[in-house]
Amino acid sequence: MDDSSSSHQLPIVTHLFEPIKLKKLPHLTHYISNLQPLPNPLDHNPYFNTLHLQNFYITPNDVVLSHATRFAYRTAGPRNNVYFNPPEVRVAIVTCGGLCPGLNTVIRELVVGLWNLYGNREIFGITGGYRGFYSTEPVPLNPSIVHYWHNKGGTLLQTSRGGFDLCKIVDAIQNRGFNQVYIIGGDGTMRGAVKIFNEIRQRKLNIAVVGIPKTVDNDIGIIDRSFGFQTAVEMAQQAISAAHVEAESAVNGIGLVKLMGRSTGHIALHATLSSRDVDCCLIPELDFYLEGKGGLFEFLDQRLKENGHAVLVVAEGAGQDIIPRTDSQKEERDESGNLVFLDVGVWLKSELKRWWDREHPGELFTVKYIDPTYMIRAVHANATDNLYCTLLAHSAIHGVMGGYTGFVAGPINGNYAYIPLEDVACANNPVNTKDHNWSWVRSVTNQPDFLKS
Ligand SMILES: Nc1ncnc2c1ncn2[C@@H]1O[C@H](COP(=O)(O)OP(=O)(O)O)[C@@H](O)[C@H]1O
Ligand SMILES: O=P(O)(O)OC[C@H]1O[C@](O)(COP(=O)(O)O)[C@@H](O)[C@@H]1O
Ligand SMILES: [Mg+2]
Repeated sequence: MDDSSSSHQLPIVTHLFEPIKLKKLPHLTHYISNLQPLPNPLDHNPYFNTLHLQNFYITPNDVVLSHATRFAYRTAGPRNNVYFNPPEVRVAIVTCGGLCPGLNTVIRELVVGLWNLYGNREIFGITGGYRGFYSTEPVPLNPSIVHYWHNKGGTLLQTSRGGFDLCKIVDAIQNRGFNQVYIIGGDGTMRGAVKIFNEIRQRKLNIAVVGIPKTVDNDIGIIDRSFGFQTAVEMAQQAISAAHVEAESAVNGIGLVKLMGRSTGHIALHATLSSRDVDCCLIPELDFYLEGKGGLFEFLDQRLKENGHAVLVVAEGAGQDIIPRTDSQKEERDESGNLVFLDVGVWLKSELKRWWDREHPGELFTVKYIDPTYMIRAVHANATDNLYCTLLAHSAIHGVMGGYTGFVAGPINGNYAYIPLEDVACANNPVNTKDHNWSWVRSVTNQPDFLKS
């Protein structure tokens, strides 16, 4: 072995043996001194805790390792002791932000799990997102009310953007006597949940706060993926397939599909890989250009010559830097403070037509633009996502009953774990366009790398 190769290998070996630290998880006993552990009611639950099951309870030694963060996280699941007495438990459940397949399943499983596993009876839904804490009356929930909810898209508790008023929210939680708060939402919601948790801790209240990450865009980091994402990818197939049929049936036909994905292109990417009909996938993480050598037009010109048609998938957040916009459009934000995007699909369609008329005047050319928008997320979860939602909800309940707070339940390498809310709130999950996965995309589409030489 020569010197250069050994110097290459050394850092990798060192990396493998780096010590992995356990992530500290906030617990109610950290700031409430007189809290006493109680025996877990699951000791007497013949349906869940089958007595012959060994190692039923998760111990402090059970951890899940994350390759990405190089931390160990506490394994999710029931604990030997609980820190809530079920007759004294009062639960609030809220959904915030955009829709995502599976929201109703999570709510249903929270209600059913809290009721059946631990015998909690005071369970309430907060309606219309964060603002619902201080502006509407909580709705009582029980298993018979929610029994069919997993078959419905959207959220039967309703949701909204904006309306985050920290003081009013925590006052309402305190005044209404809630001591377990389950917050289901995306990156914005999780940032709000951190603030609620910190305020509750500051006031030294015996109230546990847990986040259940929801995002159809899959833009939350640390966890493997967010619920509803797979359902959305599946729904996107119909749009791609229609675009393919339209493109194939036209002379010089282009099928253009815009898919959701505000800052990440996971839906577009996964839909592209699973469809195999896509010639080019444009995502927010990838800068692209239209004209000149190595540009989109040159590539499409070639594809049309070779194939007679092409399919283009674009994530809604792609190309936002190169779409011309007015000063006021640059500032436009939704109620939650998210930047409002211009329609990249409409812009691309008109740019494509302009290019073709200039380069191939008089020749037939068709662009069929399909924007399925809400159709990919306003559906109920598929079987895989429904199962995932159930495990998430139950993991959250076990953690809260065990006294943990300020955490998120989610899968890491397929194992359910508890992650500090704060870490999840600031971990985004961009598509890495410098890894093998992206090479795979390029090998499926043969699209350009858009690196100007
Ligand atoms: N930085 C933040 N601090 C507090 N609340 C926030 C923050 N960002 C967003 N929120 C609130 O979280 C809720 C959902 O946020 P939004 O960005 O619309 O959706 P999502 O949670 O799906 O990303 C809204 O009520 C919004 O006001
Ligand atoms: O029209 P709305 O409700 O603001 O939703 C549009 C946005 O919601 C999303 O589907 C999901 O975003 P969030 O999960 O952050 O709410 C984005 O892809 C999209 O930009
Ligand atoms: Mg968001």
